[in-house]
Amino acid sequence: MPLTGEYEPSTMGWAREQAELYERTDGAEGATLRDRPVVVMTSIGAKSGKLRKTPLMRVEHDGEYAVVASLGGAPHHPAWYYNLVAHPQVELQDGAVKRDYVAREVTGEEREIWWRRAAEVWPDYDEYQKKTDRVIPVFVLTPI
Ligand SMILES: C[C@H](OP(=O)(O)OC[C@@H](O)[C@@H](O)[C@@H](O)Cn1c2nc(=O)[nH]c(=O)c-2cc2ccc(O)cc21)C(=O)N[C@@H](CCC(=O)N[C@@H](CCC(=O)O)C(=O)O)C(=O)O
Repeated sequence: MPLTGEYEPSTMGWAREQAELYERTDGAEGATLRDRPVVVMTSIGAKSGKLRKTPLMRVEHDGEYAVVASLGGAPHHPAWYYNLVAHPQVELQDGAVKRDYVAREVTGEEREIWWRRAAEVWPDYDEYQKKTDRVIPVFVLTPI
């Protein structure tokens, strides 16, 4: 059941433009970042209750996806982290396919396994983790 609600664009211009281009072209355009694959996640705002759309690196394994709340190694989590904690049901668009998922934050060995998969897609994640004391959260999205 697709998420419903009022879309509130991101305040990060380049990410907003990529999310909107991706969605408008069914993933035919805006589907990469430096030639690496991107997906678009829709979450429900923890405070606003509005729909938020967030381009993220595509980390997929056996039908599940990981999303990494790296924010380039900033000292704080991205806002969408709090959306997933408050409302774990999200939508993920991968190319032209949009499906519903439930997000759960992973830790320990499971986080390690997914972190390695993510760093294979986007090696900069390892650099981001070196830049900050916070443990960069990883969520696994399981189809529902
Ligand atoms: C810019 C900010 O968005 P953010 O949720 O902090 O996310 C920041 C970034 O992570 C986001 O822009 C990502 O898309 C950046 N980004 C990646 N960001 C990542 O963290 N990881 C990635 O792998 C990643 C890949 C990526 C690929 C392409 C691309 O274009 C961007 C990419 C924003 O829009 N803030 C809003 C609020 C957003 C929000 O969700 N608010 C919640 C409240 C949240 C709370 O409780 O604090 C609400 O609506 O209720 C604002 O300032 O008004």
